[in-house]
Amino acid sequence: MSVIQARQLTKRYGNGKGVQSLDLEVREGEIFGFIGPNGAGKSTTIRMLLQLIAPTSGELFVLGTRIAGDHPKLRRRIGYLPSEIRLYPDMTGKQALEFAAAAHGVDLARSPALKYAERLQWDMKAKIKSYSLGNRKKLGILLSILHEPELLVLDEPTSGLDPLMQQEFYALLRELNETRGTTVFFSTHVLTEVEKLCDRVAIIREGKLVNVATVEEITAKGGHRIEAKFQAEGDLREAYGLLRLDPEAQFSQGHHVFHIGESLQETLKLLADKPLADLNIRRPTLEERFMDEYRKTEDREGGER
Ligand SMILES: Nc1ncnc2c1ncn2[C@@H]1O[C@H](COP(=O)(O)OP(=O)(O)OP(=O)(O)O)[C@@H](O)[C@H]1O
Repeated sequence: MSVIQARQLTKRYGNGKGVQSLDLEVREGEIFGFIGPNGAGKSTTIRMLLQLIAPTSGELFVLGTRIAGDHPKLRRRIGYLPSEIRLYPDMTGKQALEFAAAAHGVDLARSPALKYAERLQWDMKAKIKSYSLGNRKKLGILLSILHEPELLVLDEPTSGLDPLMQQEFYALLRELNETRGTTVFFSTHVLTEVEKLCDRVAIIREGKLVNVATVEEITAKGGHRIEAKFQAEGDLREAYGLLRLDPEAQFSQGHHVFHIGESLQETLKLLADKPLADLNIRRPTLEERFMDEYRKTEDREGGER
């Protein structure tokens, strides 16, 4: 079943910006990453999913309901962590949780929030106005899962969390996903977190989807990245024929770095009789693929202009 389905979804703000003709499907039980640079349209898409803003055109289905107008019952089935949370400054963290639990009609003691509060080492007795950014974020995470939603929508969830807490948060998401089947849709700039967590990922840029694929597809499609250091010194790209394999091969600090598509065999043959000092062959990371994808669309669009 599709938990989110967008067809030609468009939001145009007065300045002409927003998102344009998004076709997107998130399936039940997926952890789905939504990545793109600043201003790409991630928050705009998320706000439409949450019925906070209305699309200009196109269709959007969330948990089987076609979004048109207000759907309060549907909201209860969704957990949302906005990129910036606004909270009553004079409440303690615990009071904020109790308040939200009452609004959702759930018993806080039975909800998963208190257990996770402990794991996130979150101080629930302090007043919200005294909270650090990390503590505010933790409260936001707890508020989003308190009512055990079927769909969790997170807008840049880990910004402000230190690396240890980020790991704890990833574990928490995986657990919710595995034990309760929670579908997770989250936006981020942090590509390593997408690599670690996601089944599939959509890349958005300037309001348009650039790519939707599994993390494996994105990294595998990139062929191989090769770093070679030869015994002879200096730039040997031309002399050793590396530019024939990759016209954009780079030479920096004694290392030759190039990318190949399907020609691994040919590359190994070419390197076999070159005196090597070091060789590293690996799949590109999502980050490297992501940058390639961007460059390609930029080049294409540059060419069209
Ligand atoms: N309320 C608004 N009025 C006018 N333009 C807006 C509004 N909100 C967003 N935009 C514009 O729409 C585009 C998409 O913005 P959006 O906030 O969705 O991007 P984002 O991918 O979430 O960026 P970031 O990573 O910086 O949060 C941007 O060009 C932004 O300036």
